[in-house]
Amino acid sequence: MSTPFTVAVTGAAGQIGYALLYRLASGDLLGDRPVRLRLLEVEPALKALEGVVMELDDCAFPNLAGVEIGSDPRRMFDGANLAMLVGAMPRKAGMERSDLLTANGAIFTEQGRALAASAADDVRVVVTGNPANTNALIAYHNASGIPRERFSALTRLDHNRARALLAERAGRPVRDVTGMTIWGNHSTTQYPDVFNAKVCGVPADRWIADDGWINFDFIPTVARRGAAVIAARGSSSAASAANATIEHSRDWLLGTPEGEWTSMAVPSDGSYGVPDGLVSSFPVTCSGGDWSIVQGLPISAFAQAKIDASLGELQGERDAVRALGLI
Ligand SMILES: NC(=O)c1ccc[n+]([C@@H]2O[C@H](COP(=O)([O-])OP(=O)(O)OC[C@H]3O[C@@H](n4cnc5c(N)ncnc54)[C@H](O)[C@@H]3O)[C@@H](O)[C@H]2O)c1
Ligand SMILES: O=C(O)C[C@H](O)C(=O)O
Repeated sequence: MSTPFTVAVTGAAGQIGYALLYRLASGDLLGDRPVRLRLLEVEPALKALEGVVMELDDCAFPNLAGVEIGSDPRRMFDGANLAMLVGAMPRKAGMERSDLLTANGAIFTEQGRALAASAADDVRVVVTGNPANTNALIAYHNASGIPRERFSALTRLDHNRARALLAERAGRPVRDVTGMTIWGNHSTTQYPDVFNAKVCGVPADRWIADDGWINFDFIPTVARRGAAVIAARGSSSAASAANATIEHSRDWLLGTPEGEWTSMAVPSDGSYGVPDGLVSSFPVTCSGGDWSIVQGLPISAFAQAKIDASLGELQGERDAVRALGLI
C-alpha cells in the first residue's frame, strides 16, 4: 500500500469544505492512493467540524487514512503535502472580492508562516479563499523557505465557467472546447480568452462568429458569475468551487491532459509582461508536480487592454497589502 498523502484543508466546516472533504476522501484527487486529512478551523467552528468528521466516518471510505481537526495552523499543516486554503470570509451581495482584503489578509500571513514551519518539503498550496490571488501573494511572502512556485490561487472555477458557457453557445459538449485561458485576477476584471480557445479544433471566435456576443455577453457573464450565484443562492458558490479546487490540485499533482492547458493563478516569472511575483492567472501545463506557463499565445490589442486592467487591479491590491504590512 502506498504512503498516505496528507491534505490540509482550512475553513473545513464552511460551505466549500462540506462539498470538498467527501470528494477528497472518496478518491477524486488521487484515485486509490490513501489520503490523510488535516482540517483547520477557528475554535468556535470546531464543534460543527466534529459533525462533519462523524459523517466522513460514516461514509466508510476505504482510502481515508485518518482525519485530524484543530485550530492551530502549525499542527494542522504538519507534514502536509497539499494545503487547500479555503478558510476566509465570503463576500455578500453588493461587495467586491477585494473588499475582503483587510478581513482576510491577516489569515494568510499567519498561515504562510505556519506552512513554512511545519508543512512537508514537497508542499503545494492552492488558495481558494478570496481575494484569492492576493491572499496567495501574502501567503508566499510569509512562507520563507518554501519556493514561491509552490503557491497558486484558484481561477479554475472561472475557467470551467468559461468552457461551459462557450460550449453551450457553440452547441457542443464541454469536452469539445479546448485551449481556454483566464488571464489576470479572480475578479470582475479577469479576461476569459475566447480568441486562443478552440471548438472541435476550430478557433472559437471563428466557430461563434459573433464578436458582439463574445465582448458584451460572454466576457461579462463569466466575470460576474460569482455575483450571479450569490444573488440566486443567497451565498457564494460552493459545490463548483470545491470541484474546481480538486481539479486544479489534481492537474498540478498528476499533470494536465496531453495537448491541453488549464488556467492557474501563479506567481509571475515575467511572462507576457506580467510584473514579476504578481499572482496572476495564466495558461499553464503541469507535469511532474510542476506548472509552466504556456508561451507565445497571440494577444490582440483588445485582449492586452483587458489584461492590463486586471494587472492594474492586482498591483493595487498588492500595494494595499504592502501598506497594511502584510507583505
Ligand atoms: N476562488 C474561487 O473561485 C472561490 C469560489 C467560491 C468561494 N470562494 C471563497 O472561498 C472562501 C470560503 O467560502 P465558503 O463559502 O466556504 O465560506 P464559509 O463562510 O461557508 O466558510 C468559511 C470557513 O472558514 C473558516 N475560517 C475563517 N477564518 C479561518 C481561519 N483563520 N482559519 C481556518 N478557518 C477559518 C470559517 O470559520 C468558516 O467555517 C470565501 O472567501 C469565498 O469568497 C472562492
Ligand atoms: O464571487 C464570489 O465572491 C465567490 C467566488 O469567488 C466565485 O467566483 O463564485
